[in-house]
Amino acid sequence: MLSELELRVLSFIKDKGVTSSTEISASLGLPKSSVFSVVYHLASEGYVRIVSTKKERKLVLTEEGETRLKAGFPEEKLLKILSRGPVKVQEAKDVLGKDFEIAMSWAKKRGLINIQRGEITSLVQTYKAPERELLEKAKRGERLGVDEVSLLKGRNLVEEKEETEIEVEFLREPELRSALLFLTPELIRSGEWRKYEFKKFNVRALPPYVPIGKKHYFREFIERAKEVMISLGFSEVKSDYVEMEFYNFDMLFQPQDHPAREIHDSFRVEGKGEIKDEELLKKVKEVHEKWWNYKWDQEVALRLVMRSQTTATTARVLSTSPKPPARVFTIGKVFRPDAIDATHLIEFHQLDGLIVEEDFNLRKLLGVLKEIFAGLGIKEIKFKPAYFPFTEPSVEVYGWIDRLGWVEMAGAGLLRPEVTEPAGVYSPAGAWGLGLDRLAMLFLGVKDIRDLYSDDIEFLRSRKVEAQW
Ligand SMILES: N[C@@H](Cc1ccccc1)C(=O)O
Repeated sequence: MLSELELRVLSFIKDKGVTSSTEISASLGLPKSSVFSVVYHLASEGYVRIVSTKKERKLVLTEEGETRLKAGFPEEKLLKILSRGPVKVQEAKDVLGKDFEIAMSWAKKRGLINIQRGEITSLVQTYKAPERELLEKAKRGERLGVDEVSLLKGRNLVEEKEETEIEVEFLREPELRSALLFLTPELIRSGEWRKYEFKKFNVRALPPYVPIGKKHYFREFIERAKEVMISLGFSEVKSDYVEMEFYNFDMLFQPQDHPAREIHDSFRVEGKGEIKDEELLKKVKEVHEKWWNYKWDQEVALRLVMRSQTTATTARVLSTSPKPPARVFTIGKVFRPDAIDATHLIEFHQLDGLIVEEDFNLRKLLGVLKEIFAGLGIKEIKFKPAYFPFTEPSVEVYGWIDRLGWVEMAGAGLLRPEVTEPAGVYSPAGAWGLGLDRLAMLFLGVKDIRDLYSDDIEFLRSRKVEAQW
């Protein structure tokens, strides 16, 4: 079957009987190269015959020729200006710019103007440059006389180029069979189907891929963790990434010479914070000096760091002396210097929680943790005694993951009175901190932690939306 373009060319050749590649190209507005390929194809299929192929020297319009044809010749422009009456030489110069000299020389040569006392007068009514028609002819591929060619060449409007020219003759009509999309009982019964070609279908072609908007998969995971906490009766709290050492460390009973406060363990930020609660500062100072036995420095406490644990948010909640019963949680980024690789980043997410209740105890805390982990999809957990400066007793929480076994997932414990009492909290309080990134990696089947933060749109689109976990 012939393409639309081939049919167009064939019908042109049919109208002409015999024609040339130049004529086809000019009349149908096709580049020569496509005319050749179409004509050769038509010939090979027997619709046309190539009568002759010759190399010919052809006139082609130069760039200047093309623009003059479109925008007008300088002398035409000059005469147009003069059509409203005589004009001063300088004025014509101003209007015509660099075209002025050419315009004047051709207008004089052709006896179109008269110059007297610095004024130009037109001697004709209207003027159309004869070059215009010649250029149009040249463009259509028509022959020009020797003088005509030299005129155009002299004005740099055309140049000669060697071109292949084919002469082609019409032979036969194209078949008017169109492709059949549907085969109906009528077509089969009448035998009509024989007249058609069948439209071919590629049954292996994939349907168009339409990406739909969806949340970043790690964000989705974090939001589900929030839902779990809210369903257990916790309220969400938040605090800033840039934190005073006071909340990140001091209030959590981490002494100022504790290695975790060294620069290698948290990112220092220039500047310092401010704490108005003198009473709180005094009590924290007392408790540090009494139990850790060193000179507590308020300036150190007011230094800024990128928070290294979301327990800093818990400390901020405590500093407001929450009345029991209180259940709060926070989910957010924390920052720790580290060498980045497939399992370590310098920023990651923690979920910290705090419960303040009159008769709270470790057993209850472990029960709550069991519920939280069940909500997150970890059915089996176990606890191991551990140490944190701010809790006593302290535990590490391990969760069971098929194929991996027991994986450490969280730290928890009852907050020490050294932490709660300076803040005016006298009821028992449980707290925990849970790393979300590793959990997310396990659930989402992510091998490289950096993929959790990927902004590669193709990768993100390839992630399945998790219906449940
Ligand atoms: N903040 C601790 C975890 C923790 C929080 C609260 C209580 C006990 C432990 C950590 O980042 O490792």
